[in-house]
Amino acid sequence: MEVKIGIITVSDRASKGTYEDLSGPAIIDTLNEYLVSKWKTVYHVIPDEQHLIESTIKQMADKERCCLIVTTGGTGPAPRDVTPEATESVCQKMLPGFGELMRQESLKYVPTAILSRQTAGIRGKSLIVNLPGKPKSIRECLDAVFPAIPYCIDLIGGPFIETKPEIMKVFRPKQ
Ligand SMILES: Nc1ncnc2c1ncn2[C@@H]1O[C@H](COP(=O)(O)OP(=O)(O)OP(=O)(O)O)[C@@H](O)[C@H]1O
Ligand SMILES: Nc1nc2c(c(=O)[nH]1)N[C@H]1C(S)=C(S)[C@@H](COP(=O)(O)O)O[C@H]1N2
Repeated sequence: MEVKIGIITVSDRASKGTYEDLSGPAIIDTLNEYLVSKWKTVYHVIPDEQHLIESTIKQMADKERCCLIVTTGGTGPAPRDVTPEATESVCQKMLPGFGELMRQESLKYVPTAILSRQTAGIRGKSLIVNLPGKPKSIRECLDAVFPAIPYCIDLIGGPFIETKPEIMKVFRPKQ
């Protein structure tokens, strides 16, 4: 089964070209370091508009059949930060442990970690995970939660994802 991963940068300024998106590419680089499995990416940079975040997630899940969709940005308390709301509204099931663990880990780096409302959930056979917008938060957060991601994708009927154990050791309870 093909491994297809969706990456969505949610940023008003990156989508306008005011600054270059560094966080989407940081997700691609991190996954390239972790993964042995061949994978394809679908990548979009969009503004902080809830309907657009929802339609992009839906397209990546339902049409592109991405087993994993990672968003970056729009998780904070500012009025235009609506990525967690968009995620929740398109998911059938939420996985609050992802946000809890990422905030706890991020607190080792920045006291403002608690300002992120980042979460995760399931839509069909896709796992959706929110990351904060800052480029350096990408690795900090993915290192914390990725060990549980391949098994989560097994459980929802997705492809078997393999990683380089010396870089990212994943956990699968004995079958
Ligand atoms: N995708 C990104 N690529 C590069 N830098 C980013 C990205 N997202 C955030 N940053 C950096 O982190 C800072 C704070 O990000 P934050 O998510 O708070 O942006 P923002 O003020 O909400 O605006 P916007 O929605 O336009 O990104 C930005 O000023 C920028 O320097
Ligand atoms: N690991 C990590 N988590 C982090 C940060 C960070 O730099 N590193 N920044 C925090 C800050 S300053 C904010 S405002 C929130 C929300 O960011 P977002 O709105 O860009 O998603 O994420 C927080 N989580």
